[in-house]
Amino acid sequence: MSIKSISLDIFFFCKEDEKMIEQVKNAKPLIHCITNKVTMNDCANALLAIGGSPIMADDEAEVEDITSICQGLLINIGTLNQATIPSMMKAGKKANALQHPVLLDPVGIGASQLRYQTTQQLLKEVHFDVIRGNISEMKVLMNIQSQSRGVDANASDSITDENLDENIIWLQQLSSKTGAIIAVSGAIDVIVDSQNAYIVRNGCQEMSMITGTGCMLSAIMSAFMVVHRQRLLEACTYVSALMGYCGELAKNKMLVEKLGVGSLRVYLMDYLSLMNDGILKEGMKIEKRC
Ligand SMILES: Nc1ncnc2c1ncn2[C@@H]1O[C@H](COP(=O)(O)OP(=O)(O)OP(=O)(O)O)[C@@H](O)[C@H]1O
Ligand SMILES: Cc1ncsc1CCO
Ligand SMILES: [Mg+2]
Repeated sequence: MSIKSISLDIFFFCKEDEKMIEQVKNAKPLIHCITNKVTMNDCANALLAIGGSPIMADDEAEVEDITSICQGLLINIGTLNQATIPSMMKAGKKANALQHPVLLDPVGIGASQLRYQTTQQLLKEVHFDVIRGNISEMKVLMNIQSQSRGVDANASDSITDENLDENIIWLQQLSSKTGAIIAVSGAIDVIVDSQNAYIVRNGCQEMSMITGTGCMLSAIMSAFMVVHRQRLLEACTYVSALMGYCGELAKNKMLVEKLGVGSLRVYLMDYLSLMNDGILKEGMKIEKRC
């Protein structure tokens, strides 16, 4: 089968999609985050920077209440433990019952049996609207051999222009199997449902030199998932471009100032808060696969 790519600018999306960021800022969705201890603060700040509203809560005794007052749920398994696993199950089921959208970030799913089994259980008991992770995590989800390196993707798994078509095929199968949109991050981001595929070429390698850029991407995607539920695939694609473009701008500023990755982290947050639909339109590199 031959797959062609068309470069897109925002006008190929429907008119509504031109204001995706503005609409999130107007709606200010409250997101219940059950997330890891490493990047929890970055996720809260990234959500605020883009116009969402975070609440971090993972005690089993309160997660149903918290999910009930929120509009969306993020489950990130980065530092899952015996206390938070039941919280994830409860919150996920509650969100499903309330018809709130739910996003799963299967951080390091290949690193331990606990992560793998918990994710399988979550997928059985909870419907996820979006699954966002790196390519090695997606391979483990699909039971494809992967040498994942803890929470980071393994370079040998990377999506390249040469293997893009074959990767899209199984990622779409994963989407069919789970009923979720699959958003894979890396040098090339790929966002698919069972029928369609988008590619995003924004971002820079330096983004993987600070922890949590993927976690922040998932957190921001959760806010867009709430506001743009009818255009979920496009919204996830747009967020991938948004995050990547902010990374590029942050890298440029870091280089101009001859500084290092500590500044990259700060500038990334700056650009997230300064980003709007007009600026993103100029910098996004989105292609539709057809
Ligand atoms: N080599 C690269 N070139 C361009 N962009 C990249 C590259 N590596 C990562 N990115 C970007 O960095 C962000 C995070 O992606 P990554 O795949 O590193 O997530 P992750 O492994 O889940 O991160 P973490 O778990 O540390 O939060 C995405 O926006 C992605 O596009
Ligand atoms: C480094 C790390 N370890 C568990 S979660 C996390 C954050 C990046 O996913
Ligand atoms: Mg990750």
